Amino acid sequence: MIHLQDITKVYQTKSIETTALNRINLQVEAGEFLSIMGPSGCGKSTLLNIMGLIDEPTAGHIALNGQQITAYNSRSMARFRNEQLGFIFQSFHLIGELSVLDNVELPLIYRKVSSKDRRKMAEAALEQVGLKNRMRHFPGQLSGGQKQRVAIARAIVGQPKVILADEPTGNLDSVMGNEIMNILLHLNQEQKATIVMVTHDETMARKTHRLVRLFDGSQVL
Ligand SMILES: Nc1ncnc2c1ncn2[C@@H]1O[C@H](COP(=O)(O)OP(=O)(O)OP(=O)(O)O)[C@@H](O)[C@H]1O
Repeated sequence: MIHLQDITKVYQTKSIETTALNRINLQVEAGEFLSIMGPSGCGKSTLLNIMGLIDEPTAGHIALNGQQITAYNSRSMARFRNEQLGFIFQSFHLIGELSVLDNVELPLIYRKVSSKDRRKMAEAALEQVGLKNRMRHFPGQLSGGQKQRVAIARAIVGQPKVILADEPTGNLDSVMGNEIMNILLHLNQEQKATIVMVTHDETMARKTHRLVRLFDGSQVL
């Protein structure tokens, strides 16, 4: 499903060069729930962003779903990202000026889905995370856990093959964190979503199929 081969990422600023990732080889199978752990600055977010085609590697190859992505131009990459990947971030990244329903519909607008279908799909996604009754609310009127559930609805509304989650429970207390984790486990078990999650929480990581540890940009074997 996701095949990373010799992925290296070097950030070059005026004064220093940082090797954020050093020849990472990683394969994520379809239907797998993988977690990535490691100390601050070890390259977790960089790795997730490269998998999500948000960031480009300095060297190496990425294949998603059997397609070599590294050869894509930026337009094809954006399209692939929109159709095949769903993102969840620690700080939710919802748009405060839009209602819950409009936030969830957003990825479908880029995909040119009709407004009637958008509405139907967004309501179904919100139903799945137990928030259909809040669809007219605005993000500012929701708790942290509810905001993250909206973000999950937005990530799954287009039925992506892969969900990439960067510390999805990082800003939540343990009760809300568990709630979010249960939704992710359900998506993986019942809907066969492939999930890659960055986390600092060992308890959450232990609930997933496999744990990959990074240290200083390299995979700990
Ligand atoms: N845009 C950038 N420019 C320069 N260096 C960067 C940039 N983004 C990340 N880095 C560096 O790359 C390394 C890896 O960063 P990354 O954000 O992937 O770590 P992380 O493991 O996700 O950390 P955290 O757990 O603190 O979020 C760090 O040393 C960081 O300073």
